[in-house]
Amino acid sequence: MKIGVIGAGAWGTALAQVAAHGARPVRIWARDPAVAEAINTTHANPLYLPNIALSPSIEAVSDPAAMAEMDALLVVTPAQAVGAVLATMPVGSKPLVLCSKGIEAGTRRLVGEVARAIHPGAPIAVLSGPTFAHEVAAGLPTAVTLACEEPDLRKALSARIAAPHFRPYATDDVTGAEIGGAIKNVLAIGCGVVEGAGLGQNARAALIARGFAEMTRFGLARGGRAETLAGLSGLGDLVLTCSSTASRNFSLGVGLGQGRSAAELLADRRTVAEGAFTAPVLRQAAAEAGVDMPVCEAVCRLLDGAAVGEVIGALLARPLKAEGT
Ligand SMILES: NC(=O)c1ccc[n+]([C@@H]2O[C@H](COP(=O)([O-])OP(=O)(O)OC[C@H]3O[C@@H](n4cnc5c(N)ncnc54)[C@H](O)[C@@H]3O)[C@@H](O)[C@H]2O)c1
Ligand SMILES: O=P(O)(O)OC[C@H](O)CO
Repeated sequence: MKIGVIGAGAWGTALAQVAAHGARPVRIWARDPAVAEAINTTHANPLYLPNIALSPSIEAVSDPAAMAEMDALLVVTPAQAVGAVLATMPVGSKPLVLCSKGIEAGTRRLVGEVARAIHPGAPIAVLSGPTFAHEVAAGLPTAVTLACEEPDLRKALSARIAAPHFRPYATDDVTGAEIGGAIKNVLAIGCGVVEGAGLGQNARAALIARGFAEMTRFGLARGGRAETLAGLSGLGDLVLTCSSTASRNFSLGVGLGQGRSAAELLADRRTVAEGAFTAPVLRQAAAEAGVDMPVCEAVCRLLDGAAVGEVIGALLARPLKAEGT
């Protein structure tokens, strides 16, 4: 199976490195020709994945037509760009493995739903889990969820993507796998705020647990399964992203907690902090589904510029309730 990777940011490049394990050929599409040039000539992507020597069997291109020869495509652009990028790609009936984490603004569609609408003939899979790109690219042990409804394709993709340090766990719950990855980014911003404002470790653990309850409520309402939400793509990724300044979402939250504005913090970045885009869409989607998500709502308010003390105070002052609700 010839693997193509769409998107040459940190995660696309790390996944290309995994797929190139054993010197297998992999083709990666970069929007920026300079990134493609760097990968081909220096076997490195200094802009998005510095200090990692890439396999020479990774070939970079910047013409979408060059992806036509691939057997399966990993989609790894920022979530808000998936629709526009996929519309330019020669997909046909090639499987699309969605690796981006988010919900599309305006339509409130998960990335898999965006892909299905543009390429209805392409089977869909989702790869998601606790995966800092620089660790995966450095060959550190990592496990992910690989979701696909078609058993034969699920098996084939798992076998092709697995490597000695990279272990996929299979499921047919595509929706559940997508929702965990999208929502954990919003919750990670909240945990970063707790860190930045010096609110303590107890508060961070409480936010992870109550945030997981929100993720589960929303995931079940959208048709995901509880076991998936409690797995690598849900709870696993939530714990990782809510615990480390290596997370772009967590570090955005740290800045907010220190009193800086979202606009100022986002203007400083080349790389994507998906939670900032997902939060307002999630707020709308939760209202539409009738799901109560007070922690995610608090993150929206903080991104909109509300004061940390006021937002945390309001969260704590809500009427007392039973834990399972
Ligand atoms: N970095 C990680 O550790 C990691 C791990 C798992 C999943 N993800 C997810 O993968 C996706 C990509 O993240 P990343 O870390 O590779 O991002 P990144 O910020 O490192 O790189 C983004 C890439 O997308 C390109 N890009 C930006 N805007 C674009 C547009 N409008 N159209 C086309 N291309 C565009 C950039 O040129 C760049 O190549 C995100 O949804 C992220 O949540 C990231
Ligand atoms: O740096 P972040 O916050 O985008 O997180 C990266 C990955 O999604 C972690 O699994």
